[in-house]
Amino acid sequence: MNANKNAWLLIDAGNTRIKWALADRASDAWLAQGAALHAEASDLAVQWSAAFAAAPPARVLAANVAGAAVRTRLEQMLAAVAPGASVEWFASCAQRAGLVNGYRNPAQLGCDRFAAAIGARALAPDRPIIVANCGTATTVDAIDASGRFIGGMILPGLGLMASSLARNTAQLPQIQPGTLLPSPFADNTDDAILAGCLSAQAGAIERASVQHGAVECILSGGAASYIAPMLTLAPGLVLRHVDNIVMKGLHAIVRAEGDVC
Ligand SMILES: Nc1ncnc2c1ncn2[C@@H]1O[C@H](COP(=O)(O)OP(=O)(O)O)[C@@H](O)[C@H]1O
Ligand SMILES: CC(C)(COP(=O)(O)O)[C@@H](O)C(=O)NCCC(=O)O
Ligand SMILES: [K+]
Repeated sequence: MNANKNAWLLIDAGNTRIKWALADRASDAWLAQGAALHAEASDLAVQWSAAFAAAPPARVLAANVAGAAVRTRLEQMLAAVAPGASVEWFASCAQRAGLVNGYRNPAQLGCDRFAAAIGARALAPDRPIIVANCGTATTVDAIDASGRFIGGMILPGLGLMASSLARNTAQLPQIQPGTLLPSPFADNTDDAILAGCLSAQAGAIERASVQHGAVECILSGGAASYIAPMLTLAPGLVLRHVDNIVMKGLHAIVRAEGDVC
């Protein structure tokens, strides 16, 4: 079967889930998308077989922060469902798609953070931005109006923060995030843990936004919907909840650079 030269498979392999989107080079739209937990990664082959029924993508752009074994697994699955596709493993570098990487060692920056920053700048050009990606870890990164990734912070993500209490104490339970916002001064253990972890996440994002003088705060990641209602942002600061900011960044690269592979 001939490959579709305009279709790109974008992959964001984080430490909890592997997300993917089939993107058209010429438009913002995604033709298909999906996700799988690492333990269920074989689901991806099924999802991709369905998505590539008409034609497999000719190219793949993948951001992986989940390690070498995950990369090998994905390479094997891709060889089966998109044989011959050229695959680029996205890596942080000094400058890409108009974004300057201010990390002391640019390659040390998680490639998902660099991609997310590129995606954030594409959504809010020429503005000071905070991009908070709330996944396994929560990363809170600052981009200035000139397009420079200044730096950021890494903290345990919401789930990890809560489970570290359950793992390392005798009396605290494993909680599940609920849809009801707890009172900041909770009257029971589960809500007290949730209130503490949510406040820590929201506090880091609020503090970073003020310190950076951001006018846009972009919130993304699997835990973003729990954290968004907790945020109290300074007047004039616009909050945007954007799904899949990492893949939006990969798509921006494809659209800006064309045949990057
Ligand atoms: N159905 C779900 N499965 C797993 N994690 C979920 C789910 N819904 C929300 N989450 C939260 O989202 C986080 C994973 O988000 P994600 O952005 O995919 O992370 P990563 O990029 O690190 O893999 C989990 O740590 C958890 O807090
Ligand atoms: C900080 C991260 C663990 C976030 O990963 P995630 O929560 O998206 O799975 C990842 O971006 C990473 O491994 N970074 C390398 C170190 C750094 O960015 O400085
Ligand atoms: K993250």
